[in-house]
Amino acid sequence: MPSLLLSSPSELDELKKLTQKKSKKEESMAAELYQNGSLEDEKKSKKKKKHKNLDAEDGEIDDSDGEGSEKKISKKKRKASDEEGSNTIIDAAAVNGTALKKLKLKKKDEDGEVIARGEDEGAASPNAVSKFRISKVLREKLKLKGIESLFPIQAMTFDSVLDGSDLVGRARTGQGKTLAFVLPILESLTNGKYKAARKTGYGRPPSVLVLLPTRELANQVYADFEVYGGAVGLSACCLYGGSPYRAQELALKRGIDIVVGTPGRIKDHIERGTLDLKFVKFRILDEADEMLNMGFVDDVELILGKVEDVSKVQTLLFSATLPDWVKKISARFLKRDKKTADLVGNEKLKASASVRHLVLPCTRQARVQLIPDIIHCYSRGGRTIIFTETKESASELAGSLPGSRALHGDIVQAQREVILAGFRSGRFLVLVATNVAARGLDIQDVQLIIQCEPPRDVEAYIHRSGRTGRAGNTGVAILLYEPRYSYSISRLERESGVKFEHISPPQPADVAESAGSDAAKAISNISDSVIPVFQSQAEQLLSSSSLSAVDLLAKALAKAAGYTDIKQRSLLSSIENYVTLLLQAGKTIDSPAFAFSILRRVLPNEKIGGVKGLSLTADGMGAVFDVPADDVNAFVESQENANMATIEVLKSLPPLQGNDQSRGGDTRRGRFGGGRFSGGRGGNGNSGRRNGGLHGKGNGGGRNRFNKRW
Ligand SMILES: Nc1ncnc2c1ncn2[C@@H]1O[C@H](COP(=O)(O)OP(=O)(O)OP(=O)(O)O)[C@@H](O)[C@H]1O
Repeated sequence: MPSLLLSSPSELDELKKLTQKKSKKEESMAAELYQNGSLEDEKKSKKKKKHKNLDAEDGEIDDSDGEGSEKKISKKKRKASDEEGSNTIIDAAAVNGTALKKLKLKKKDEDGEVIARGEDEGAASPNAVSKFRISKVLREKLKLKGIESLFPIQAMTFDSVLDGSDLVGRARTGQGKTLAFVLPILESLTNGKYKAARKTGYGRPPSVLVLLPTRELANQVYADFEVYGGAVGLSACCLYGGSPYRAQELALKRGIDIVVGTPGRIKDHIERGTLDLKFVKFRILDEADEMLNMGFVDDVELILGKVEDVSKVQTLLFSATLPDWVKKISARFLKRDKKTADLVGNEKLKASASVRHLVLPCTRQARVQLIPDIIHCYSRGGRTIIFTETKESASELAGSLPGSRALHGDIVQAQREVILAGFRSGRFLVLVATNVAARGLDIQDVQLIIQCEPPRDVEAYIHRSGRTGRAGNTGVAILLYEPRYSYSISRLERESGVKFEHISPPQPADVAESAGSDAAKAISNISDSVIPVFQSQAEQLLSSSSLSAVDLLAKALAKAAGYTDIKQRSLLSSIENYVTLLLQAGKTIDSPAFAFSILRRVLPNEKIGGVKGLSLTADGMGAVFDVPADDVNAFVESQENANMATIEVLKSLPPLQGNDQSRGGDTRRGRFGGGRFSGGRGGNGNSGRRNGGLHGKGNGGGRNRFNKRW
């Protein structure tokens, strides 16, 4: 059971409604004073908290205890708990225990108690930052970043983490899981439970350890700790491979509060004796499923085991994907009374709900021509990330897409950082990456994700597509697939709960529409000062050309948009200079052989030889196939000699037999096989290749296995 079923982009609103309902019901609860951001009453309120029980509508949440004590849970919740130890599931209705009290406090204090100016409007929201035990300095930092309310996963987990629980948190991509651990950890260290116990002074060992799977993500999370931790006087450092040891060692020697990093380098520091994890109070596995994957789990286990007393450490696991095997393996690191906040749960849709998920047939050979047009039509002028399966194809593709850069594991670290910084700053708008960029990266204005082939596991799909549509924004994710491997789309659809929209490749009209309007805008923005300089050339062009002024302007727009020629494109494979035709015979066409026999009656053999990818329509009344653009007229005109048969150019693809994704599984693997799409050589190698992964649960392998590929 998910603790909260939220799937629409308006998840926040949903949560608000729920918590508002609760506010009324629980208005009479004892107020917990928490004034003006200080936690001076923390101890007192903790005592009161010991008696706090929130009666949730669908279950009783006992939020009363700190570490180790038993939880009271309803039968329903108990059943779920029993499967994984005495685990408490945090319910949406339990969100904001503190917030509710703060609301009450606000009423009491209307006559003069200090409430920071500007927080009043925010206070209208049940998840307003001001309603949580977040100190003033952090509230101000958050406000500077435009954050006035907590997102659902943050609101649901804040009290539990601050009050000392181990926790597993899952929310879809882009929903703020990073701050869900950053904020309560900082409060806990500076105002809460660990304030007195944490080490301070020169040479202090870290109190917080955050493990992440990639260097880029480690840097990003480190940046958050630097900003927010810096505000409350805590220092952070980032330890990852590919960068010099010296600066890292110096930072550790001086003493540090928060260590963020990747397992390999952290293990190195432990072995060199430069990192002491004995006194860690918080251990966090971000992208927990990846961290517990085969490639990392041994290192992770070794690193987490370096704490002196596990009973005194809080362990937090977060990810947008938590397959069942993770729950089992993570039990090794979590206390039995851990809490779980799962905003995905058993909901069908596991991927981001604010992303449009599209699929498009495209042979490998057609990619390079197709991708620029996809970007024109779908990126809305924002950033695009293209995912390839291998480092080689990332470099190759970036080499053929002007204005793009590649990011993968073979690029030296310093260069990787320059590339990512350039993409973040908008110096270039297209990044071609391997899975190094699949998880966690939060980059503004990424409007479009293109995946060059179906990833080997559903988690990769969820994380890659989740690089767009973040923090309440929308985005588009387009998955390209070899026509002959359409069955892998069905698998992803089933496992991710996404209902893919099947689209046709952008055609000249689509390209003209988007590229042309961009070019028109660009032209309108050009200063009038250019007119006198170019006027005589323009007049000369107009007088010497047989074209009208509008036609010439159209050509100028095309040139400005980077087009000198627009080719037609197959709807079946996206190959350029192929056109997709529909043959109908006024009766059922029940086999490709029958379709070919009709064509043979009216066309010479050399034309028939050019037919590719012949497929029957789902209604059984037609056959679609590609022919070279130069042969289109011959095919269309041939129908004059064909008794009852018609041949027409298709604008969009009708449903095809065996291609119904919703039914799951393409039974006609051979349809595009037999070399019909000779250009589709090599394919994606994904044919039916379930990853089998570690732990036998399709987790997508791990660093050891895939490091070479990324
Ligand atoms: N309460 C908030 N209000 C507004 N924006 C927020 C809030 N919390 C986080 N954000 C922003 O939301 C974006 C996504 O956050 P974050 O990267 O933590 O998501 P995530 O859930 O960890 O995603 P992923 O699963 O992809 O790692 C960030 O830009 C972050 O600054």
